[in-house]
Amino acid sequence: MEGGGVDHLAEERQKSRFDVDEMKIVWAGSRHAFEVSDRVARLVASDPAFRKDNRNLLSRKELFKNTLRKAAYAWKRIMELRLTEEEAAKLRFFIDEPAYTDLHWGMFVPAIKGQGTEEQQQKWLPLAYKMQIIGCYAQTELGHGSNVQGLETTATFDPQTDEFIINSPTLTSSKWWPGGLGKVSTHAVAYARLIVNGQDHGVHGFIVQLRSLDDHMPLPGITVGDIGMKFGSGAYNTMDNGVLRFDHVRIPRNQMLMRVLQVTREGKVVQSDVPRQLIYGTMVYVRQTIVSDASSALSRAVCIATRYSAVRRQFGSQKGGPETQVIDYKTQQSRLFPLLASAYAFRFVGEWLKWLYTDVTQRLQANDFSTLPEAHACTAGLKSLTTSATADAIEECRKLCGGHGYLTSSGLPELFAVYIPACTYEGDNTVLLLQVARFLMKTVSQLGSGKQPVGSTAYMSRAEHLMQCRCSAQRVEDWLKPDVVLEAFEARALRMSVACAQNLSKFSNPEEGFAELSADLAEAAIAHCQLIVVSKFVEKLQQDIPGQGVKQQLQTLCFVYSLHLLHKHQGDFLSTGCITPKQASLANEQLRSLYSQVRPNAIALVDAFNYTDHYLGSVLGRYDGNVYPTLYEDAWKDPLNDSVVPDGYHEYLRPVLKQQLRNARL
Ligand SMILES: CCCCCCCC/C=C\CCCCCCCCCCCCC/C=C/C(=O)SCCNC(=O)CCNC(=O)[C@H](O)C(C)(C)COP(=O)(O)OP(=O)(O)OC[C@H]1O[C@@H](n2cnc3c(N)ncnc32)[C@H](O)[C@@H]1OP(=O)(O)O
Ligand SMILES: Cc1cc2nc3c(=O)[nH]c(=O)nc-3n(C[C@H](O)[C@H](O)[C@H](O)COP(=O)(O)OP(=O)(O)OC[C@H]3O[C@@H](n4cnc5c(N)ncnc54)[C@H](O)[C@@H]3O)c2cc1C
Repeated sequence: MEGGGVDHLAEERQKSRFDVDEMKIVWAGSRHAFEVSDRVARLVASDPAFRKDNRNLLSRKELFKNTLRKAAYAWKRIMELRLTEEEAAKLRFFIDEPAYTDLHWGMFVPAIKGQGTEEQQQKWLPLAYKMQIIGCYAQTELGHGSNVQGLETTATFDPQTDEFIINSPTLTSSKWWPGGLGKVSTHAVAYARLIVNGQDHGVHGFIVQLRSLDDHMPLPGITVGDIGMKFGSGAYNTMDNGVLRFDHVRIPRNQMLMRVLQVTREGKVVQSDVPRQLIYGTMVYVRQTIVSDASSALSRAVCIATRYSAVRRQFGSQKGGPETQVIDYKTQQSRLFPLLASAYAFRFVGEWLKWLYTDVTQRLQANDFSTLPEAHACTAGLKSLTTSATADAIEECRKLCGGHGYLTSSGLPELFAVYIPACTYEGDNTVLLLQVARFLMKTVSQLGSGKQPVGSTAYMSRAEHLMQCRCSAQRVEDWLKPDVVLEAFEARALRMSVACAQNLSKFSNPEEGFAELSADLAEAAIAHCQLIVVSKFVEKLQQDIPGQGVKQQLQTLCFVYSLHLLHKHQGDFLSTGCITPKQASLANEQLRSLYSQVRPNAIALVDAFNYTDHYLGSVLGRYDGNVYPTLYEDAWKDPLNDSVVPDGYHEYLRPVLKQQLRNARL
């Protein structure tokens, strides 16, 4: 999408055998989504106010103030241009800077929408939509994050005044981590144990005002601040993750979010027919968005590594001719192309998850809660799988770029630093896999009871077949049959779950058994989630996909994704008897051949992401491939090169050098 100078990758682009413009639409999700994305990307790239190449050089204070400026300017542009919600979300995406607005729009607003009554929504949402109040999601505490039921903050009902008293009874009950809390938020949805008449009713959400709307000072009883620098310079330090303590702060009774549970004026606690788990609903929503974000972060790293791999040459010059492009090394392909395929795979599973989430939301509105466990398991499992894979992949892309990948100007170090907390926030990835495992064990235990597994576990209804089937692949080409691949993944996932269930049944105390077998259970959960991704990719290919060669490229990527996983986890497939060593070897042979098919299309496949150079923020990933002159010029811009002789020479370097000289003379 960039124009201008010499295109060093032009030859590569000519090699491709498919319609890149059509692929761009598939990647974006629809023509409309592509047009919005393309337009907003250009808007951001062309506006100097959204410059981001100086982030690593700013102090924390400057960095944070700069983010406040960008957020205010972005909000002004949203108003001036009357951007739709979709366009505003894209604007945020391309500005590419974590900010308090993420938590306001991504968690505070959804928490009120999901857990507030109609009346509460009518009161708070208009204020939040106009950003007349700014909110955060204050759940995690110093002492507890994963164990939400272990939170210590209390909300005690005072029937005299019709208020809740919010209190932090211990140091470990201090809220710790909420984004936007440290310096910005005027309000929080704070999670606290509901105490009525001395009885503890578990954790619920409360809207609490933190700061004055006049002068931004903390209100009486509130202690609030930033928790300090995080991993890397720049990166997530644009966010004011905060600490918060309540000293008997009083809020009106109607500021408890009461969709799930109500406390009446008389102090009666009334449970509605909405399940308690809806209190966790905001997390389900955000986990779903995190899966789509994974494909964005991964595709960005892959775009950089692929373009640079085509530019970079090393060894292999014949008769003084050019050296080999590193992308032509089979080892480079076997490390890079599965990541390229994963980016597409995560894109499609993200699309499906969005559909699943929309479906469950509509059902919840109609008081149908039947698909909530499925939505929880899918969002938790896929969030865990895709963020772990993406974090590893960004680091792999750095290595694929050799030494230059370690330069900040490659864009990869900052991407890594910003991305990796996704493995922890919205649920530690291991903790989430164990949630999936619980769901799987429940489903397996119900097999044979007449209750048919549905949704993502529907394959378990064919348990009898899947437990004993033998893979039919006899030739290399058989591994290009979707049914053969799918059945291998289904059989592996089911057999791993059933083995866990059988081992669990040997324990008299199921919780003890679950703890003892948790490492195996997490692996079974991974196998199940990988099956979901593979099956959604296969389903995508059953759709009508226009554009010359587009579907064929996606087919190739689908098999690269699946067979790469099969190769990587062949221990699982072999030990469960799903495939034989010979079949594993045939699959690997097919994979090698697929890499050769990806090779000529690799640059076009990353062009299809349609990223601007501004968004990529990488000298190595430039659209025009003009890497070396830019690296060279950029180096001279570093503040260390402002002077030829460095500051400190006279104090610290010269005396050492002179000392050495004296010693040498001795
Ligand atoms: C400068 C630029 C500016 C630009 C400005 C532009 C303007 C902006 C315009 C638009 C912008 C839009 C921007 C939007 C961006 C959106 C992005 C959002 C970014 C987010 C950033 C992330 C920040 C991070 C936030 C957080 O981390 S919040 C805290 C998250 N915490 C957790 O995830 C905790 C993990 N722990 C748990 O979830 C649970 O406690 C548990 C582990 C599940 C255990 O629960 P517990 O009840 O103790 O246990 P169980 O007994 O196991 O479960 C009981 C039961 O419940 C079921 N269950 C559990 N969880 C759920 C659930 N979530 N849903 C449904 N059901 C659930 C479980 O299965 C059990 O069921 P059964 O009893 O049937 O078995
Ligand atoms: C950048 C960032 C932003 C955040 N933003 C917010 C926010 O806006 N609002 C908010 O409320 N919170 C926020 N958080 C907090 C975040 O949600 C928690 O850190 C996260 O849920 C993990 O919880 P924890 O820190 O208690 O980890 P722990 O649970 O203490 O994890 C430590 C280790 O113990 C393991 N472990 C824990 N329990 C089990 C178990 N049952 N079985 C096996 N292993 C286990 C984990 O796998 C991990 O290896 C943020 C965190 C980060 C890093």
